[in-house]
Amino acid sequence: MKECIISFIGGGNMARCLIGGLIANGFPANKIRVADPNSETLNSLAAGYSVNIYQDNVAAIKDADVVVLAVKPQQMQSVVRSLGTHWKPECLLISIAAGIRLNAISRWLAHADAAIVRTMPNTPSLVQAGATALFANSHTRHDQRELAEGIMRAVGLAIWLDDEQHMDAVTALSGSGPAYFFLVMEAMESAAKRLGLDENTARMLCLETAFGAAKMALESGDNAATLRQKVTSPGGTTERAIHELQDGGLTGLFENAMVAAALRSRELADQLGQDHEQ
Ligand SMILES: NC(=O)C1=CN([C@@H]2O[C@H](COP(=O)(O)OP(=O)(O)OC[C@H]3O[C@@H](n4cnc5c(N)ncnc54)[C@H](O)[C@@H]3O)[C@@H](O)[C@H]2O)C=CC1
Ligand SMILES: O=C(O)[C@@H]1CCC=N1
Repeated sequence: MKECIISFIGGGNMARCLIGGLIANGFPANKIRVADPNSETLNSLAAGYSVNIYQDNVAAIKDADVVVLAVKPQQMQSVVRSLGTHWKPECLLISIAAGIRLNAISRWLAHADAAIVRTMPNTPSLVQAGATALFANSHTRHDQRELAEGIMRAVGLAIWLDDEQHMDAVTALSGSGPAYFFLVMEAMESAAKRLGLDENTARMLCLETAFGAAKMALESGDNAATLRQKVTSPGGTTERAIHELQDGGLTGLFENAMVAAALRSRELADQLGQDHEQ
């Protein structure tokens, strides 16, 4: 991807995953800046990745080509407003915040023509296996779209959405999704231990199985249902287990969980998209 100065505003979990993924992909650490009020967070990022650290957001965005907003949705309004008077029209703004809509960001920045790309990445970006959806406002030029895509593609899959409203569903699927798989891993490991396996054996077999299943689903050309059927011998062990999961309502549970996540994304947008005086 094109070399440029990227300033992260907020250096928490998700920023760390993007920074780690970018550097592992060969992006120069000296072109990455991170601003965060927490000095422990900053020192840990400087020690781990040799990035440039700032306690002042405005200082961090000076001459930056790209600014990535990586603060909590609840902090977005005050952070974006405070950047507005220092904003350079040629800079690309990328938001990774759940829920917060492009029109709210643009209003808070008070630069009606600012190029802003709303994204929803996920934590596996750290190991360059991320999945990010992007949606750009109408002021984003083609080269700026390419720049945003290049940053996200450096850490995994990058997919453009044709409707910003789909961000709520994406957040429920791939944004939050790693947590669902981690929860399943926790549950499987714990059950394996109850069946008598030691912790290390349970963990290694569980993780390789999760990795193998995902790799096979990506590479085999078969859909998930076909792959599942190929494991499930009639009258065998898998069939018994799948019956238990389906009787327990697994499919409906996932639907409820993802609808709840998508609704929360929309609720955050409605609650936090309102203007309040700073
Ligand atoms: N954690 C995840 O898996 C994902 C998170 N996101 C989004 O990423 C954003 C950040 O989430 P996390 O990294 O999980 O949260 P986090 O709490 O780990 O990081 C937020 C960081 O912002 C810093 N901060 C607070 N006030 C600030 C200010 N005024 N200026 C600069 N920095 C400030 C905090 O010190 C903290 O280090 C959120 O908007 C979230 O919706 C998006 C996709 C996935
Ligand atoms: O839980 C959250 O709100 C954020 C957004 C997607 C993943 N983590």
